[in-house]
Amino acid sequence: MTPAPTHGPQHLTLALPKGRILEEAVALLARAGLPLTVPEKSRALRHEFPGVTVLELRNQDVPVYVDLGVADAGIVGKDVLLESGRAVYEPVDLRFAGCRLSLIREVGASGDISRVGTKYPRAARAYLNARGIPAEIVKLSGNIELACLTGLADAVVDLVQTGSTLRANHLEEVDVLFHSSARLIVNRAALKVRRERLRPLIEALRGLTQDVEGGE
Ligand SMILES: Nc1ncnc2c1ncn2[C@@H]1O[C@H](COP(=O)(O)OP(=O)(O)OP(=O)(O)O)[C@@H](O)[C@H]1O
Ligand SMILES: O=P(O)(O)OC[C@H]1O[C@H](OP(=O)(O)OP(=O)(O)O)[C@H](O)[C@@H]1O
Repeated sequence: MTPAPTHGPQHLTLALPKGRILEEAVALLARAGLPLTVPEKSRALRHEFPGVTVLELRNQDVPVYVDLGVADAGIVGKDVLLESGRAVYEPVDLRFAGCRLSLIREVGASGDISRVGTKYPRAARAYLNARGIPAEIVKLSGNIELACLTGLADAVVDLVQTGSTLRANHLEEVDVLFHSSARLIVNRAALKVRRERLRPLIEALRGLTQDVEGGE
């Protein structure tokens, strides 16, 4: 096993998710003063820039790497962060990748909900428990809406943004569990050790993303 490189307090290790968040995250971090570019299409998973290492991860692994301190900070959707259950410091709402986690059914469906398909079992369980709905939850990995269409489940809990996936599949949004956007997350110990790097980054990202008048 290659040992993890040990870096001094002036070096930052960032956890970024491959997929739709990566490009905008890198662009925002570059505007905030970090010398990053979108990692080239290669099989390399760890990318080195002056003073910064980028770890390219699956979304759901970003909170784990930050919470366990392998990464000092990361960017991830609020949906994935909540589902992870990791109590990391979340100092900035980056206000992109906006979407909502919703309960979805076939248009006009009115029967009991006894089985729910989702990539978000923790959020779905909390929602159903709060309403006293004793439904079974089936954990799925993608194209969640298909569970409704095929009868695998009589409802799904999944992300909605434009609503075009719903319209294309004769589905409707019955309820919204919560709204999500990309967040900066930070390891609490790193915030002390790498304060000189992390504090200016947090402030720069706040300056770039928060309304001048409204604050956070
Ligand atoms: N249609 C959408 N519009 C806007 N934001 C979205 C949309 N779908 C997902 N997101 C946000 O972007 C994040 C990353 O989505 P992406 O599609 O890249 O992940 P994925 O490929 O489903 O995840 P995985 O890492 O499991 O492969 C989600 O966690 C959510 O916060
Ligand atoms: O309301 P819309 O604008 O249609 O966006 C919502 C869709 O986007 C996401 O899927 P994605 O394309 O990431 O595929 P996935 O289901 O494989 O994750 C999400 O899971 C919905 O299916």
